Amino acid sequence: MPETFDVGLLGHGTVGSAFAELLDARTEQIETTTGLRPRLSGVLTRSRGDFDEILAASDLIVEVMGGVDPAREYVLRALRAGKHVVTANKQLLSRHGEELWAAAREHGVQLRFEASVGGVVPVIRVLQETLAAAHIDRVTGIVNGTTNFILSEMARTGEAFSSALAEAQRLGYAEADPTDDVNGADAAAKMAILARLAFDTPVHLDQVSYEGIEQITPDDLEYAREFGLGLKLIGTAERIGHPTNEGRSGISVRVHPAFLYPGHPLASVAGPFNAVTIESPAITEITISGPGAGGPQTASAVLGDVISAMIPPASTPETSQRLPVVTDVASAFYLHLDVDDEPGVLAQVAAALGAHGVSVKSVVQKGLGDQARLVMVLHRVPERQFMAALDEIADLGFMRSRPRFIRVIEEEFGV
Ligand SMILES: NC(=O)C1=CN([C@@H]2O[C@H](COP(=O)(O)OP(=O)(O)OC[C@H]3O[C@@H](n4cnc5c(N)ncnc54)[C@H](OP(=O)(O)O)[C@@H]3O)[C@@H](O)[C@H]2O)C=CC1
Ligand SMILES: N[C@@H](CC=O)C(=O)O
Repeated sequence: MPETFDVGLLGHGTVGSAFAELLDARTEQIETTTGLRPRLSGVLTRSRGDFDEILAASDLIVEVMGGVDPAREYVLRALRAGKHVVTANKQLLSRHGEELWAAAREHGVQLRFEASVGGVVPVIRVLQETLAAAHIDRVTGIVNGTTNFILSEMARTGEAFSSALAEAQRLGYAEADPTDDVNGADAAAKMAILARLAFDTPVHLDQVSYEGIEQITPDDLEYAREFGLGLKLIGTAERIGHPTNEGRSGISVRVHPAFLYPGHPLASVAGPFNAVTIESPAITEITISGPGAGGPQTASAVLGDVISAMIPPASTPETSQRLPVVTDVASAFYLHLDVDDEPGVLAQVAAALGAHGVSVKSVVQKGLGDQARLVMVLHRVPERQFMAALDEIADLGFMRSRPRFIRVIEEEFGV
């Protein structure tokens, strides 16, 4: 009889149930590859299973429950008991990753987390192994499948936000509570994990600024088409040099909706797909993409980690850097203003922008009865200067509503 390798499964929802099916379907193949026969030793949900019994019966724990509590306690207890852990839980890692990785190192076991970012896109392996020797300058990603699916559907069909979200939930892309998907928190957690690996410095979710897509209207997508732009929820983690950081170098990690020109490597990523672009002088730039959400897709990444843990040891080393995380970065902007249709409006808007050093790249103006809509694309400028101009514009007497803005990613790719 071959030796068995016992896997305890915490969570049996979208990912957990797909994982159990896949493990069953791949048992023979895994046994041939590893010499060990994988076996499910127990399943924990809210209504079935006992954690202590599952832990005692397992060589490895798969955590696909989600949330921070009790996932953190279960993962820590498993590591301290000398069991490998595979998790897809980005909220947990972006808050308590350092504690968990330290526990894994201390107890000589593996904590693997490929499925926590990008679904089945192997970005964790690429950062930890393939690019371990590269000095990475920037990581840019579409790392939330739900929001990419919603924006793609809104652009493709003109569908409203709420019906696209309902479809994403039905297809198993969204979190149990989709708030974190649409408000950017899920993508922020993933970017914190990528930044930690790319820059070898601890990054906590609290240090990531994020905005979601709740404010995006079908209108924005229509104007985007006129400017030849595509709209995505973009995560950026980059090194920030001296000019914007009072002489110190640091990193910036952020998530927000952004317009992309068609030549951008992420511009064509549609539906629930994710993609991550990594820039480094040694490699110039690579982009990897694939399904970023969904039960079978994520389960495949989880099982890949389980198989890796069955073969040679690997651990996430302690960070060697302590880089400051900075927040004042430069961006180009799309600005959307509903104004009274009267002489001098455009001149006053331009004057307010000019007073803060913000220059206009292109403008579209539409008359709507006694009101007009001004939509502009602005050149790249430090964000605090743009915000100051925005406050001034918001106070102008002819404004019909709060100005709205979305960032535009316009720089050339390649370092
Ligand atoms: N869905 C996706 O496409 C992806 C998900 N992930 C991550 O994978 C993880 C799981 O996601 P998903 O499968 O979608 O989530 P689901 O909500 O579909 O499933 C969660 C499972 O965990 C169980 N569970 C939750 N809380 C507890 C608890 N306190 N005690 C015991 N069991 C509990 C639930 O039990 P019960 O059935 O009793 O409610 C359920 O079986 C999350 O961390 C998510 O972020 C990562 C990548 C993609
Ligand atoms: N809800 C997440 C699932 C994967 O992490 C997403 O939509 O990307």
